[in-house]
Amino acid sequence: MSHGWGYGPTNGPDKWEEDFPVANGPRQSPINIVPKEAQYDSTLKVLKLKYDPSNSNGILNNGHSFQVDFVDDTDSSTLTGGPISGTYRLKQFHFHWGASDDRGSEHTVNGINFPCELHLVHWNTKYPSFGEAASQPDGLAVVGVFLKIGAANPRLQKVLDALDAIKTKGKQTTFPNFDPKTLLPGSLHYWTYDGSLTTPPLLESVTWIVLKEPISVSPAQMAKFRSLLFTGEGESPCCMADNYRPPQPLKGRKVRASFK
Ligand SMILES: Cc1cc(C)[n+](CCc2c[nH]cn2)c(C)c1
Ligand SMILES: [Zn+2]
Repeated sequence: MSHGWGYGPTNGPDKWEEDFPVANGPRQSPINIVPKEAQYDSTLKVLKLKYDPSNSNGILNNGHSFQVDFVDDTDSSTLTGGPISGTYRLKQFHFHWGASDDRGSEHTVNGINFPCELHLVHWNTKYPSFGEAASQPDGLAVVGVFLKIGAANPRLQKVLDALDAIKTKGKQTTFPNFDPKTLLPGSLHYWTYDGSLTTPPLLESVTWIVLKEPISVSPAQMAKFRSLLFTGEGESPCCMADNYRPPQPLKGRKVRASFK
């Protein structure tokens, strides 16, 4: 791709292999999860997510999605337990969504798409930094949460209310005192597998932890996601939507389940 990667017809997921050959690697994400083929693993631990709302810092439109960034210079917002060993620090969370409610998630379940998927990105503190961890096979752990059309989600609304201030690529604003735990469903039952970033550089450094239970989002809230722009101020506007990579080949990987 002569120009930067994106989700359009000339720079989208089918083109990424041109600049990022790992796109055809052995542990690419996302995948289609087939619950009946997932192996229940009784040795998998309960997920322990400990988040300090005072670590939430800013919210940024990065031109591909929007992300809420966290201060990660101490172990005050961490992921432990689950399929991982050691301590992983929360770095940011972001979403992927569709232009209509029939698509938008990255992972699918029995071939079914959800309209949106939340990713909480954590990095392994055995490495000196997020950037260093991102290049290691056990460097990152991403918790994926599906959003399903239903009642308006009041906890999500706090995030959506900030989007008017970051409509165009590169815009950011402060986003203090937010507890990402409020975005999690009641059950922390999960599927887990070894995978990758789902955007370039597609690094194969992610332990994926996909929660079985979705959280709700209303059609009006989905419209709020779609009010963002991929484009910068002064450029011809392009609505931010369909910013998801489709499922990738499993290539022999096992998907484990933390529940029967
Ligand atoms: C070093 C690094 C770079 C990028 C684009 N990302 C985001 C890629 C991504 C989005 N959703 C899943 N992976 C991460 C998490 C780490
Ligand atoms: Zn993501």
